Amino acid sequence: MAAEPSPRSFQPSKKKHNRKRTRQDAELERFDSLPWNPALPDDDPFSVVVGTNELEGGFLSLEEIDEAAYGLGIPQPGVGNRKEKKDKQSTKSNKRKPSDVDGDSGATEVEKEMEEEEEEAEVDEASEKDENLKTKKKKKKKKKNKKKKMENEKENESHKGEEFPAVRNGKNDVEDELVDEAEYYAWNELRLHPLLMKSVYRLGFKEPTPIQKACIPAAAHQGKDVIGAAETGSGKTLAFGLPILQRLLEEQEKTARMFEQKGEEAERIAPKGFLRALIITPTRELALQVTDHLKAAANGIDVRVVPIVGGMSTEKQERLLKKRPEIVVGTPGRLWELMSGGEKHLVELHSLSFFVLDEADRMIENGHFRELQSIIDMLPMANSPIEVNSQNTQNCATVSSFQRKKRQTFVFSATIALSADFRKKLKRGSLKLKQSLPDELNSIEKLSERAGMKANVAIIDLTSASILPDKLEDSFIECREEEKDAYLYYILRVHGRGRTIVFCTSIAALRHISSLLCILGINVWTLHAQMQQRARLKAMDRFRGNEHGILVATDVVARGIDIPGVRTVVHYQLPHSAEVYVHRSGRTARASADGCSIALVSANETSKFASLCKSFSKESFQSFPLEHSYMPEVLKRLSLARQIDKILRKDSKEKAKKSWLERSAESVELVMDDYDSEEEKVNNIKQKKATSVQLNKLQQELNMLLSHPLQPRTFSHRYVAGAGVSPLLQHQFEELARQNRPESQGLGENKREKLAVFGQDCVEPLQALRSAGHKVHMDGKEIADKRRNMDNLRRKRKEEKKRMKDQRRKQRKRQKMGSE
Ligand SMILES: Nc1ncnc2c1ncn2[C@@H]1O[C@H](COP(=O)(O)OP(=O)(O)OP(=O)(O)O)[C@@H](O)[C@H]1O
Repeated sequence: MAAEPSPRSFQPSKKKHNRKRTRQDAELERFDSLPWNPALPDDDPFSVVVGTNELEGGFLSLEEIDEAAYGLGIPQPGVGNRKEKKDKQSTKSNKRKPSDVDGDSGATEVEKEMEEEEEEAEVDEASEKDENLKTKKKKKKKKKNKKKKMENEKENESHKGEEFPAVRNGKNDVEDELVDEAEYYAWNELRLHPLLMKSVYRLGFKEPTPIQKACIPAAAHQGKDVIGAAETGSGKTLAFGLPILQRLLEEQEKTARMFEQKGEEAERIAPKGFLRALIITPTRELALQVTDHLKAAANGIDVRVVPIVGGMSTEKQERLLKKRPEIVVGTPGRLWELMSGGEKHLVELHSLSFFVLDEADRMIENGHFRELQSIIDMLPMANSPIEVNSQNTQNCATVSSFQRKKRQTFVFSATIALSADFRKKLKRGSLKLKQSLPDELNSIEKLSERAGMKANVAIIDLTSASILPDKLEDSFIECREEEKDAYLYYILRVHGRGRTIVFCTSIAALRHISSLLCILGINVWTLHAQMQQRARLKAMDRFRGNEHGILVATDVVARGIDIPGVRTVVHYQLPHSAEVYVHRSGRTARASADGCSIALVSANETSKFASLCKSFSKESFQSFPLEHSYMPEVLKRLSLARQIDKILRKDSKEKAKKSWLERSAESVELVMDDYDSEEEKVNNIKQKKATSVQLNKLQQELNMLLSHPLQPRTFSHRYVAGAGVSPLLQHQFEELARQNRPESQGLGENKREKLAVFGQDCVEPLQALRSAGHKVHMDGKEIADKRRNMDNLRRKRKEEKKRMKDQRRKQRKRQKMGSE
């Protein structure tokens, strides 16, 4: 493996690089020879040590960088300087899955950890059955570890002599790929460190997103705190991630320079190995994803990023922390568990330079995050007396006191602006940080202030009036509650293209639809908070791995989760708030891609939906186009599936009840008597047999239906023609005709085309919406009026009926009296 070049000041041992000299080497040497060794101004507020001139450092002011020297001068588009690269494909895959960048196998560190855990779990299971197998597996694992260790030692050997190898594990993909720097010229104005520019090339991000453009100068070059709001999928992770990496890189270089000048003494002045950035996210999956994303951006840089989340082995996470990573990304619960237990790396916070709250508005909801409050209280505050709990007391006190002043706080979310009058304050830039705080952190202002946010915070709100991404098509289907299953099945079968996430509010609903869909032969993965972490990660991985995969999930994946190729989001149940709707829908239409969201709205959810629409200042939503001729077939299948589901549920309930009884009896050492009479036993057996026969029959019937493609009732197996064909069918026909055009079979252009076989052909929901959806005015007042009118009408009819009835009764009575 070729070592990546490091900046000149690190003087890597060149002897070790005994591979062939290529054109890229010349290019990389150019990088090495760049004078990235800035003498910084005396008033630089971010030098590592205050009061000494020993360590100059901090941020480069924009004028200090000689663009030409870094090859960062804004080139004319198209006049790029081309570098050779071997494997273009890898850029694409990197872009798809940041974790791939990091390791050779594509698995993230966390996933590897999980695999290890899994291996251990397997070993445990095996031990019960076969002791030999256990020993074998252990030996295998030992061998694997030994091999790994040897490889690491080899690599370390090749890095000997590099005192501060800023570029470690030099998996230099960039040098092997074809980069047209001109294509990336939009990044130049952000003046990122050359190593970060390389990461950007590697990731294939041609230009910074608007939130990155706005945040990087403020956060990385002006050292400001930032409150950032931008639509879902707009690249907020790197908007705070790149400034963190930029500053850590700059400081590493200053330390290295100081080493050159001061030798060992430098270590005393600028101690290494402390936590520099703490990033907190509301969910485990998001923490793991942010870790992967930052690792991808930090690839080739000597910065370690470690996730600390619940549901995984605490011991293993403590081991990871022993390696003293610079960046920790975690969820509040596990972080606080370790911090309150005195975990050294997490409590020595005097060198903390960044505190980040991702999805900040989620953190303050319903007082969920008491732990967050406790974590924030652990942070050294600018005005509080210095508390030093480090061994290196004297030096850390110096660093610590300054670190507090310069710690930057970043608060990000797509929906900050939705909350109360926060948007107005953001727009006016008049967010006032209050001094006195009550106990609860129930507003972003309080949270930010408590975290030590400075008054000159940069407030960047790039959300549009609707908050929703521009390329998201929102639509809905109005239906009865019991029709939701049928419409969901219809969407997945007729439109199932690309990845789809189906959101449920309750776990019961999630279980209900996943079991129905499974019976109907649709493979889905499920994810909810009550699942074991290992199963959650597996579900996520498998969903990621299937380009037409379907994930049925609760709101645990609503926020932040970034899976490319999610084309459709279905709201099986409406969310409780507009924020959650934005985040759920934001799993599609990410990073300038398009996508669509379909809400299944039952009668009692209409006004809730109308008020949702109102929150987005959107008056019209699209009605999702339905091809009703599919419905009879859909309902037939669904009816069979429901019957099967009912039998299976009853059976599993009985089994669960029986095993519970047996377990309870066993626990109190009772022998269960069989009280059933002979007759009852025979009846039970008969009943079971009958159920099994019925189940088989239903299953066969369903299988028969499922073996044919789902087709509309009016469908002709032979000809594609006729008036009255709906846009959806028309689209499907055209697509199919195109697929079946027998160019390869040598048939002439003029030959009449007959389609003898009709396969299931899907039209993406988005295409269907664009070609046939129609806008529906969603005026909450109008809907409420309509409903009121309907209620009045119903009441009047009822009264009229009653009046008529009374009249008839009186008439009958009179007649009766008259006849008497
Ligand atoms: N400059 C860029 N150019 C192209 N793609 C980018 C760029 N920066 C980030 N991305 C990609 O955009 C996607 C979304 O990024 P990210 O997850 O950071 O969005 P987000 O704004 O945090 O979304 P959410 O609000 O849902 O959490 C990711 O796949 C990321 O790799």
